[in-house]
Amino acid sequence: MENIITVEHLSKKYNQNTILNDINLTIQSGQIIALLGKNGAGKTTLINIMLNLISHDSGSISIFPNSKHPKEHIGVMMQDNITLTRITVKEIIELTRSYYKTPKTYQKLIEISDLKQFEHSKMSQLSGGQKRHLAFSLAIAGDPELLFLDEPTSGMDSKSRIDFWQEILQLKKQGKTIFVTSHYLEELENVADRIIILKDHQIKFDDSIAQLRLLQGQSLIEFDSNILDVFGNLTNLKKLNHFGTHYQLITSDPELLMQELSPYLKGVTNLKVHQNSLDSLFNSFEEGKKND
Ligand SMILES: Nc1ncnc2c1ncn2[C@@H]1O[C@H](COP(=O)(O)OP(=O)(O)OP(=O)(O)O)[C@@H](O)[C@H]1O
Repeated sequence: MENIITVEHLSKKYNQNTILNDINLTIQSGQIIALLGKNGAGKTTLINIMLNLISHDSGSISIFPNSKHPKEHIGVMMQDNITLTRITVKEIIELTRSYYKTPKTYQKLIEISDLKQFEHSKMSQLSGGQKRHLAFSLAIAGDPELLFLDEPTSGMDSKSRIDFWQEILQLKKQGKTIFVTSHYLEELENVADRIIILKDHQIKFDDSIAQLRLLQGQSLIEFDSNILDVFGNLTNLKKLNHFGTHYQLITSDPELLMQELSPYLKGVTNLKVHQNSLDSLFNSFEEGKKND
């Protein structure tokens, strides 16, 4: 599959402070990629460099290498809301549409922004959450192949967030690529195909949540049963707690352990599998802890 983004040996300093040091990254189409990192880790800086909005000190970035006009394939929703105040919602959507050869229709964009009743309102009259909705519809106005979303749901209420991620999953189904940063890790947990963690100026993890769980996590499988003496044969079991007929099995790979347990599950009741959340995996990764 073609790489739509290739970043090689990218480094960036502000004054004498290293922000990014030897970043290497390739991105193929059709995935949702979540870029994680603590406040100030360099996520926005990396996105801004990829978008050619700020300079870098060394290394190279290539985006849509086979296209003469790579910018036409990119939509962007940055962290800061749009600052225009006097222009109306309708005007800014129409203005943004006019930049593209084959934009989405006005009707579609106003529907996605959920601002039909505010279409003649000035930007200054919108709430923070409404501005985020509008920023999203402007980002997809040109029907881009690649979307950069920096903290897209900050300021959105919970219903809006759910609708927003549904829309993102629809875009992924259409083969679009989404590169997103967010501190709401519970939102990313069910949608991200790939997690990239920026830490100490470098990419310290780049793989799926399942792999992060294997590396970092532990999951708990618990049930009630009268089965005895099968646990010594389970290769994916890290630890066993046993209270009467109640069993707690700790594992880094719950799927494999469930497969191993499957011959014995007939005699089992109250089976529950608890997986570590992305939030706790990320926090323990940041702290350099492994849950062995
Ligand atoms: N124009 C600038 N001049 C000097 N330092 C800057 C500038 N822009 C960003 N920085 C610094 O670069 C570092 C990375 O900032 P960046 O905004 O990329 O982090 P981030 O990971 O996006 O953070 P957050 O999660 O808080 O949005 C921070 O320490 C920030 O203070």
